[in-house]
Amino acid sequence: HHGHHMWPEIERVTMEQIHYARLSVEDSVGVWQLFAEEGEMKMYRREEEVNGMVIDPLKACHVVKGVTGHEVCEYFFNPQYRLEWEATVETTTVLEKIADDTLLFLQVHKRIWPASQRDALFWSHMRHVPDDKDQDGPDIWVVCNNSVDIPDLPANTGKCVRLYLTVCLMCQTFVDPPKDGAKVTRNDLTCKITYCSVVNPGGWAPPAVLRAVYKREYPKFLKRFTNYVIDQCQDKPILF
Ligand SMILES: CCCCCc1ccc(-c2ccc(S(=O)(=O)CCO)cc2)cc1[C@H]1C[C@H]1c1ccccn1
Repeated sequence: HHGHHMWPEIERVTMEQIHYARLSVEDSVGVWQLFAEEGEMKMYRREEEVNGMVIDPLKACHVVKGVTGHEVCEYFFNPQYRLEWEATVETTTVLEKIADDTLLFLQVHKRIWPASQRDALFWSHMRHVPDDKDQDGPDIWVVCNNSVDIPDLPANTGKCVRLYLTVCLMCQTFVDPPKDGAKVTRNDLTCKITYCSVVNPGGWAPPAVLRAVYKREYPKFLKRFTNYVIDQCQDKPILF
């Protein structure tokens, strides 16, 4: 896929998103506000507007037991599972298979009253990032979703307002080695998930409405997705 014309952008955006996902909210630029906390899941946002439109960057940190980062990324990336966990998506279509680990999606989201319905056109790339420092460094898997403009699929021609998103799901897997060389079981697995997203809603929506929608939808979204993965994996062999 390195010959594909989108590949340089895919590479650049993915590496840039991994850099931002790795920054802790403490030592990041700008003020992150904790706006939701449920168990191990902590959700932060920065209040930012572009031309009066809310594009609040979001960073969610979550820790789940019993799954690997490879499994979490696989269920997030693979279109065959999408409608089983994505409650706000009406239709999802793979327009192009750029590579085995890179797909082009057109997604129509359910209308969120009182705003008009949105669609999203984005590439999705899944990657295993071997740790650059040392062999037993963190085992990281990521999925990066990034909107693209394609002349043949112009924005805002039909019923939907085209939204623009940059999303990064980064997962770090930790294995607690079991006693006396016993086989690793799911109880020995911990997955540290960092989910970053910046969504430009594409058309103006009242800031207060958007922030209320984000506050309601993002915690639901991440909880539903991670519970889905835990449920799907529990009786399957571990995918490291
Ligand atoms: C007036 C509202 C305009 C924006 C509505 C909207 C649309 C899509 C999205 C969105 C699009 C993609 C992704 S993903 O992580 O790439 C997974 C692939 O599906 C995630 C979230 C977000 C929102 C914002 C509501 C917010 C919201 C948050 C989590 C779920 C639903 N709605």
